[in-house]
Amino acid sequence: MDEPLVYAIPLRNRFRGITVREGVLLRGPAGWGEFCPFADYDDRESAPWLEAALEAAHRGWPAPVRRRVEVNTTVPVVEPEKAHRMVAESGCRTAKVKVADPRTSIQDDCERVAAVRDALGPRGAVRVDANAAWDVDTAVAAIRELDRAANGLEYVEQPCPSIEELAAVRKKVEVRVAADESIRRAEDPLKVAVAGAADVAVIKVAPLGGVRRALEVAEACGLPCVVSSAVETSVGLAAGLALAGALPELDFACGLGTMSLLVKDISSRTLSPVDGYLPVLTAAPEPDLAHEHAADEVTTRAWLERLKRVGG
Ligand SMILES: O=C(O)CCC(=O)c1ccccc1C(=O)O
Ligand SMILES: [Mg+2]
Repeated sequence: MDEPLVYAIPLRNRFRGITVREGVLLRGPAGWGEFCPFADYDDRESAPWLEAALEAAHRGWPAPVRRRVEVNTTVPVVEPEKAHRMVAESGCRTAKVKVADPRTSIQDDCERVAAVRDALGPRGAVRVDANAAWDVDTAVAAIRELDRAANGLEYVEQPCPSIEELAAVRKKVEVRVAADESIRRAEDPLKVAVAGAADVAVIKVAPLGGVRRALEVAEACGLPCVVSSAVETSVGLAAGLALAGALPELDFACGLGTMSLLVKDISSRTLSPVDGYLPVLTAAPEPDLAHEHAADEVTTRAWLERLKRVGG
């Protein structure tokens, strides 16, 4: 299996506007890497995703300082009953709820968040992710409502698009603010002045160009970090776990509990959380599962061309 493997795996629920996750698994002397930029990323923005995959395949990662990582379960935009069931089945003590989807209302979000709180109990933590959907005033009003519905939010992730707006929201609400897109889609993630605008930094391996580069960004931003996935197979999740395992401090549950969003994995030793934790381990595709999830010919050709363009 030394050829790149192009996979296409359906999602259990629509997430970030997509219903099938696609990407390429690459093998090198150090192990397997995953290249899976979303379709809306152009070649330039996809370059760090390739660097991250090549780091995994050719270099491996710095040694971890912990062997397991607490994770949140991720709740897509689904009905409250389903959200309740997903959280209860996850075994996680922290849940991240997607909110502010254009097809739904703040009332829907509040009902989903309340159902998640009910499933977690009073000692669990509920966080929400608005993916930059709100302006400052809408954010302030929505966060107050969601905080009430959740009986306390741990943080709100990327309520607005810009750093300035995050800072303005942060001044007006009690709930912590986390920065995600502000870091991963920044022109220079090492230079984003996120301290002052946020309380928490969401750090992702692939858009930042690898575990080493993400460690530099984590240090430069000077905030507590949450390592999050891009909804990858276990190969990509392992890179996130390597980062979470190597961070000097880790105070919040990480967003690496995303395997349950996919219908299936490429390894039978799948990185699904047990009792809310994931082990810091590597992963490799298994031939029969890789075969089962192989993309069709047209998709495969498109990904191999994208890989060549981005690498060129
Ligand atoms: O953080 C998590 O719980 C899961 C990862 C996640 O939400 C995500 C996954 C793919 C693309 C964007 C995002 C995001 O955090 O906005
Ligand atoms: Mg986010």
